Amino acid sequence: MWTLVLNSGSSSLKFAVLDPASGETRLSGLAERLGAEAASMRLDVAGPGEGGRRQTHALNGGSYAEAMRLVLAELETLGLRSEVRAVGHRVVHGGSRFSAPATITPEVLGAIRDCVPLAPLHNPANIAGIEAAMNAFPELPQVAVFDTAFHQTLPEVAYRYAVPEAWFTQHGVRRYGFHGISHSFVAGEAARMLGRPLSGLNLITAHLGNGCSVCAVAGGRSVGTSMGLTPLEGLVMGTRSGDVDPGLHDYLARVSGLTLTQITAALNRESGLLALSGLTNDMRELEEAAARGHVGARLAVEIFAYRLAQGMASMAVALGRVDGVVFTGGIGENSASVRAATLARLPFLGLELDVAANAAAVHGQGGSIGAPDRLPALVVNTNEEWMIARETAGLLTPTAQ
Ligand SMILES: Nc1ncnc2c1ncn2[C@@H]1O[C@H](COP(=O)(O)OP(=O)(O)O)[C@@H](O)[C@H]1O
Ligand SMILES: CC(=O)OP(=O)(O)O
Ligand SMILES: [Mg+2]
Repeated sequence: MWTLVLNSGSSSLKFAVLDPASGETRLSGLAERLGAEAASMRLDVAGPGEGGRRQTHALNGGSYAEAMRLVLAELETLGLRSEVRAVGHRVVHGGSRFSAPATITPEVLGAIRDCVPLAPLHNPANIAGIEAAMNAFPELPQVAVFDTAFHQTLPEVAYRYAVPEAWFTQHGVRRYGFHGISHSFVAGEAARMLGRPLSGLNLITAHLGNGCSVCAVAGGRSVGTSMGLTPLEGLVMGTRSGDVDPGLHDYLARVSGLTLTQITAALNRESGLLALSGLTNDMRELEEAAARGHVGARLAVEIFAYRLAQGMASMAVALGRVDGVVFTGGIGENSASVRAATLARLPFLGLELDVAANAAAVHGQGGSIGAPDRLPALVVNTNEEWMIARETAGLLTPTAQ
């Protein structure tokens, strides 16, 4: 059975058609700059052996509907249209309501819409992807797989903020946590790599993409994480600030005249690596600029690693005992220098880098990067699409899993 998976970001759409059981992927791709004139789409069609092909299309008008039309056309060309049995969607915020995937009904879509104020960069894009897929595939079941669901196991000590109780009871002000699809996937992969059952492992996982978060995974369950009410809390990210003083909004509004909305938008879109470097939010470009001596790029990478090490150390508090650490996401899987700078700050956790192994763990080459006889440090390639396909299949045919 083939499953179509959609992972919509604020201006991009990743998709894949894959087999939930094996992870075999027939078609995958990325539509970028959606909503802009320059929108484009890359399609990778798997072939036997090395015989795949890649195509790039301009996306006239750049809408989700147009992107979906091209996916549909490619499925027809491949003769796969009638073999796709379900569509699985990554949904970033599901509030407290969802601790498991859900078949999308008008009521579930309403609940996803209710969470828009909590994830203004993400949930509107997820909804656009769902609506486009429902129009393109009206006969197929559509399933929402939530980034927040994995963190519904957080203990109260980890999810409550020290704020007036009514904010929690009436307005849902608590830590939800995100990137759960990725954190749970890489924890499972890490257990396999270590040759130990996940149920007995305490892991710190670091998902470092455009958004970044760390998670404390005890026996396969989330017991701590750095993101909170929204995906803005915690680590330094591409364009997001991560933690700032909660007094910042009031202070800045008074001295600068900016509105709360403007300040929040700047913390989401004009901060993080982009602000610290004065150059770009792209870690690959920052590494190159830092190597050329660019002062801002060096500072951005240094602060990124410092805050990441702090975040990982705080997850050790949630776990009590740590059996290993895991790096994933575009930065975690590829940036040897970020991993080295981070682990250099964590010798007290028993971490020490194997320099050659670390240098080799790039371009999708996951593996162990820790020195022998020290705490295991792993690079694991995440596969959110496969996890979403597995969860979708598990909901629709529970006995098959
Ligand atoms: N070879 C590389 N070296 C360093 N950073 C990289 C490399 N490849 C990708 N990255 C970084 O990974 C980040 C994007 O991660 P990714 O997981 O693809 O993002 P998203 O959250 O959009 O899925 C960017 O900062 C990018 O520069
Ligand atoms: C929740 C989140 O931050 O997602 P992303 O990293 O895809 O922006
Ligand atoms: Mg991502």
